[in-house]
Amino acid sequence: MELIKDLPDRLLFAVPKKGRLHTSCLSLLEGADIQFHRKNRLDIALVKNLPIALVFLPAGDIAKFVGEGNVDLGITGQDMVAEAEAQDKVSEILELGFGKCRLCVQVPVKNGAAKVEDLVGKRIATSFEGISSNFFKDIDAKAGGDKKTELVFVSGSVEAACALGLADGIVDLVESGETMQAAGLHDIETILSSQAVLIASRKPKHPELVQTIAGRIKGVIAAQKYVYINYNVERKFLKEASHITPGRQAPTVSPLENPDWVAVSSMVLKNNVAQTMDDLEAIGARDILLFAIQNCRV
Ligand SMILES: Nc1ncnc2c1ncn2[C@@H]1O[C@H](COP(=O)(O)OP(=O)(O)OP(=O)(O)O)[C@@H](O)[C@H]1O
Ligand SMILES: O=P(O)(O)OC[C@H]1O[C@H](OP(=O)(O)OP(=O)(O)O)[C@H](O)[C@@H]1O
Repeated sequence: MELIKDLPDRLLFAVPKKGRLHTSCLSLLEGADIQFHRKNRLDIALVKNLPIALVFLPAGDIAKFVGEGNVDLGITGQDMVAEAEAQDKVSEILELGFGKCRLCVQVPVKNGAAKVEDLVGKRIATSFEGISSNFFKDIDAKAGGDKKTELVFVSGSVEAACALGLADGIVDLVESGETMQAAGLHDIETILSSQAVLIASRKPKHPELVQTIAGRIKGVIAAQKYVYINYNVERKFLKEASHITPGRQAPTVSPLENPDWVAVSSMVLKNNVAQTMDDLEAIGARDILLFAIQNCRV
């Protein structure tokens, strides 16, 4: 980290050095045209085309570095921001749409607790010590007695804890549920839902550059979320068509040689596009064309 002291003119941007968020972060950087070359095993990479240095850190440490103002920008999970108790110290600029998961209380399917209240006074294994401790403090207090739920810290493979006799339940992340099911567990409560986020320091050293990077990343995310649709429709159905494809501001309507018809183009949400095309066909729209958006600013 000596190198950081030699980089006062560059904005520092922390990205997960490995794990679940790493690859998606690299695609996002590529989409935002942040060009860098990372030397083997070096955790700092200078960006060639912007005054930025990327710092590759464990996802779990990024919220702390951004919150303390050591780096201006970072990408990590909302779960990690909560675990670092950094919600008030960082600005969440943008949800990135990947790394979606839930932090859940899980117990053995066979003879496990039916609800979280039944875990009061028992042992819970987790790597989310802060969040779990706050959660079970509340549950213990509501139970009213003097029994305290015991937290056992484990750094990984948390799902093995119950089978190994270390704990009666666990708190860990669930996405597809495969890991949980394979370990003979099921979830009885969701503590929080999470996804990857772009976060910024509350007092960035390079505020203008923070805006530039945030704008670029917003563009990449919007481009992934939307597609561009173009179609012809009878002018008398323009109101219905505008209702189906309202666009972000309004649809673009262009005249055609045939005065009874217009051409319409608009950005539409990708995840609903088949329904949108069905609805357009139903009002007689023709020549419906769909285009991928490579990048955009919205
Ligand atoms: N199964 C999953 N599906 C989606 N997102 C996940 C999943 N597991 C973790 N994440 C997200 O990715 C973040 C980093 O998780 P990961 O397990 O990669 O962390 P890590 O402990 O730093 O990496 P490693 O396990 O390689 O040491 C989590 O905080 C969470 O936001
Ligand atoms: O519901 P699923 O889709 O099965 O995902 C959940 C698993 O993913 C994460 O671990 P990861 O695989 O990243 O490994 P780790 O235990 O080393 O963190 C998490 O800790 C769970 O174990």
